[in-house]
Amino acid sequence: MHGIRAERIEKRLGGNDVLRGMDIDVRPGEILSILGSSGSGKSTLLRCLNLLTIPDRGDIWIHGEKLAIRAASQHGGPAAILDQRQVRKARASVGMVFQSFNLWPHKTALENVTEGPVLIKGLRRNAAADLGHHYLAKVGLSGKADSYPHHLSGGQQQRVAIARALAMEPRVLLFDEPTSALDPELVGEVLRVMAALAGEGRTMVIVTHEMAFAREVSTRAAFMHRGLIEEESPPRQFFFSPVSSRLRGFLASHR
Ligand SMILES: Nc1ncnc2c1ncn2[C@@H]1O[C@H](COP(=O)(O)OP(=O)(O)OP(=O)(O)O)[C@@H](O)[C@H]1O
Repeated sequence: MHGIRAERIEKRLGGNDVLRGMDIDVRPGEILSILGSSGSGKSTLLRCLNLLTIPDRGDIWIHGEKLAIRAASQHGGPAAILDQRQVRKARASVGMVFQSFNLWPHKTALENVTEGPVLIKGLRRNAAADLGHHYLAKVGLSGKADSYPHHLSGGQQQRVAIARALAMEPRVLLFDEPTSALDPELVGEVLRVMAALAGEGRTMVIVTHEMAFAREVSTRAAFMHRGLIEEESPPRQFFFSPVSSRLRGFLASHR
């Protein structure tokens, strides 16, 4: 079991301090839901956790192993001199599922899932295909291995994207509003897959506006405001006895 921890993460984008010294500690097997208004920095935080975006400052540990961000950023342009092995390692060990699926349109579901294991992990095609079939079955898509994305519903495409993340056998899974782009009737099938993964004791960080899901599935919920976590607690306390008036207002407006 693996966790992820970040300390004092700062990120400035387009002249805005988007993350202002964020701390986050997701212990092995925890399901952390992150809620917050649009623009509070939720996506940027997730992207920093797997180095899709390089933080300006701060430290990140994946399963206890520290990524060398601070050392790099002290010597000038952080992105320019960051150790590329660290970046590859972070991306391989922290899987990410995006709002917009991001599947390759000209590859089948199976090819979408096996591409990472083949190209990044060097798996042979046959072994990768076995792995791909395994994870497609896990997300309920055994019969869709040869389908192209445009023949799949949004919910099915998102489940392929989840299988693709799982096939890299990551230590931590990040979800960035995974159901926001879906028609309402397709949301449930994706949430059910995510709930099943949560039940397996995986470590997951989920940015979501699905209040009922966050309340029922997370082990902890966090409320972000202007680049910081303003309140964080187990779901029962978070949703039923929020402390800050801002979180109370947010929850009232998202009922
Ligand atoms: N590449 C960028 N360049 C400039 N500004 C950016 C960039 N990416 C994000 N921002 C700004 O940073 C702020 C936080 O963005 P972010 O996407 O992290 O917020 P969010 O909480 O995920 O919002 P949402 O719920 O709308 O997705 C926003 O004001 C956004 O406009």
